[in-house]
Amino acid sequence: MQLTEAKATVKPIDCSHYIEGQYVKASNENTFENVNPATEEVLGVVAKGGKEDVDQAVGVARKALKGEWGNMPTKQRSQILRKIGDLILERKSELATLESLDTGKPLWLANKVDIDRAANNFHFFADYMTSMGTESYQQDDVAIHYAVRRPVGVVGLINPWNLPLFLMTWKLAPALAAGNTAVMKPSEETPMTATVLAEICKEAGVPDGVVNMVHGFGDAGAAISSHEDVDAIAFTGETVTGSEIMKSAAPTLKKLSFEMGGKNPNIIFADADMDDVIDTTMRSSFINQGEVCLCGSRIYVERSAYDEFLERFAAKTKELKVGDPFDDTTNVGALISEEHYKKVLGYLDIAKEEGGTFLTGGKAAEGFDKGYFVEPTIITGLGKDSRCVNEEIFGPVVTVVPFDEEEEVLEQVNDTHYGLAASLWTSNIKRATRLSAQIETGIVWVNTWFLRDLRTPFGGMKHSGIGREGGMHSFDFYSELTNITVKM
Ligand SMILES: NC(=O)C1=CN([C@@H]2O[C@H](COP(=O)(O)OP(=O)(O)OC[C@H]3O[C@@H](n4cnc5c(N)ncnc54)[C@H](O)[C@@H]3O)[C@@H](O)[C@H]2O)C=CC1
Ligand SMILES: O=C(O)/C=C/C=C(\O)C(=O)O
Repeated sequence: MQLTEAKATVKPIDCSHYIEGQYVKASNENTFENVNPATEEVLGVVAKGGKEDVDQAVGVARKALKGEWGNMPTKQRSQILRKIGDLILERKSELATLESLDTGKPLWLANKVDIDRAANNFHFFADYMTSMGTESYQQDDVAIHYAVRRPVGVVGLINPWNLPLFLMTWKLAPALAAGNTAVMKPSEETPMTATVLAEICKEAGVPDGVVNMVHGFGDAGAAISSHEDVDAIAFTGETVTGSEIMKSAAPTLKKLSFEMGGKNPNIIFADADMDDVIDTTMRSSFINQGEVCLCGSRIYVERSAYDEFLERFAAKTKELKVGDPFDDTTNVGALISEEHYKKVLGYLDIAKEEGGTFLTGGKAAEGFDKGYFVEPTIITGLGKDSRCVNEEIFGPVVTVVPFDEEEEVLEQVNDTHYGLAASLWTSNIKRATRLSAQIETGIVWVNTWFLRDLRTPFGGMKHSGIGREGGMHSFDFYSELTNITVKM
C-alpha cells in the first residue's frame, strides 16, 4: 500500500479500556483527547482510567489465572502467541498508520521497525517457550534437585510513548509465554495500537480476562503499581517515574523490571571505518526523532578524526528532511507532544547559555504552522559539566566532544548516573574488548548500534534500569522457580 493510500484508508480510533474480553468505558465515563503531534488535530477520545477501573481489571486478571489459561498446555499457548504475531503482520498497514498518527514518527519507520518487531516479539517467545529448560542437579546418591517454573501471577505492564506497540509486545509476549495474566497501561500519549492489540489477542484465542488494559495517566499506572493483587511490574519510561513506581510497589513487595532513561555515549576512535561510523551515527542520533532510549546522544571522537567526523556528520545531517510523517521521504517526524517539544527546545536554549555552538539545527523546524517539529541538532563546544551533555533530552539533539586518551574518554563516558547502552568504534580488537568491559552500561555495541538478538540480556545499570529483558531473562522475570529436592 502506498503511504498516501494508507493515510486515506486507515482512520484513527477512540480507545476504550479492555477488561474481560470487552472494550469498556471508564467507570466514571471520563475521557481525554488524543492529539496527533504532527498536526495538533484531535484523533479521538480515550477512556481515562482510575483506581476503580484498575481494581476491575486486576480482579478479572486474577480470576483468569485459575481458569483455562492456567491449565493450558504449553504447545497450545505457544500456538496462540504465534497467531498473535501473524495477526499483527496481517494488520501491519493499519497498525503502522495508527502508530505514526499517535507518535508523529515516519510511517515508513513504523512499518519497517515497530510493527515487524512487535510481531517478531510474539513469534520469538512462541518458539522460545517450547524449548525452555530449568536447572537440575544430582547430589551424588543423596538427592536430585530440579526446578520448575510457574507464572508470577498478575503482571502490570506500564509503557511509554516512543515505541508503543513494540515495547508493549516486548513485555506482553514473554508474560503470556510464562503463563501470566496481564493488565497493560499504554502511555496516555499513544493509546491506539495497544487498543488494537487487545482485539488481536482475543482473535488469536487468548481467553477473556487474560489480557486487560486500562488507559490513562500516571495515576492509573500508580493504581496498578500499588495494587495488592498485582505480583510484578514491568516498566519502561523515565527514571523518575521508575523511582515513583518502586515506592508505590514497596508495601506489597512486587517483582520489578525497569528499563529507563539513558544518556548513551558513542565513542569513536580514529582507526574506525569512518563511512560506517557516519552512517550509523546518523541513525543512532536521529532515528525516531532521537526518541529511543538507546539513541547515542553524547558523541566522543578521537581528536585526530574530530574535524573529518564533524564535517561529514554535519553535511549529512543538513540533508535530513523534517516533516510530514506520511511522506516516505521524511527522515525526522514530529516530537510526541507540545510538552516534550518545549522541553527539547528548552535544552537548546540551555546549550546557547552554556556557550555551545550549533553545527546544525538549534531551533524549531521552519515551515510548520502546526505540529512539534525540531531541526536535527549537533552541538559542539560544551564542557563535561554541561546539562546538555549530562541530561536526557530525548530528541534529535546530540553533543560532540573531542578526546585524546582512552582513559580520559572512559572517565567521561562513565561519569553519569545513566548506564543503558554504548556504541564503541575502533578497528583495534584489543582496545574494543578492553574498553567494553569497563564501560558502565548494560549494552555495549562494538562497531554497530541497535543490533538486536532477542535472546541476549537487554537493559541498563545504574539509573537506567533494574533487571534484564530478553530470552531467559524475560522468563526469569515473568516466572517463579520452585526447587524440588527428591531424596534418594
Ligand atoms: N525508555 C526510555 O528511556 C524513555 C524515556 N522517556 C523519557 O521520559 C520523559 C517522559 O516521558 P513519558 O512517557 O511521559 O514517561 P513516563 O515515565 O512519565 O511515563 C511512562 C509510563 O508510566 C506511566 N506513569 C507515569 N507516572 C506514573 C506513576 N507515578 N506510577 C505508575 N505509572 C506512571 C505513564 O502514564 C506512562 O504510561 C521523556 O521526555 C523522556 O525523557 C520517555 C520514553 C521512554
Ligand atoms: O528492545 C529494544 O530493542 C529496544 C528498546 C527500546 C526502548 O526500551 C526505548 O526506547 O524505550
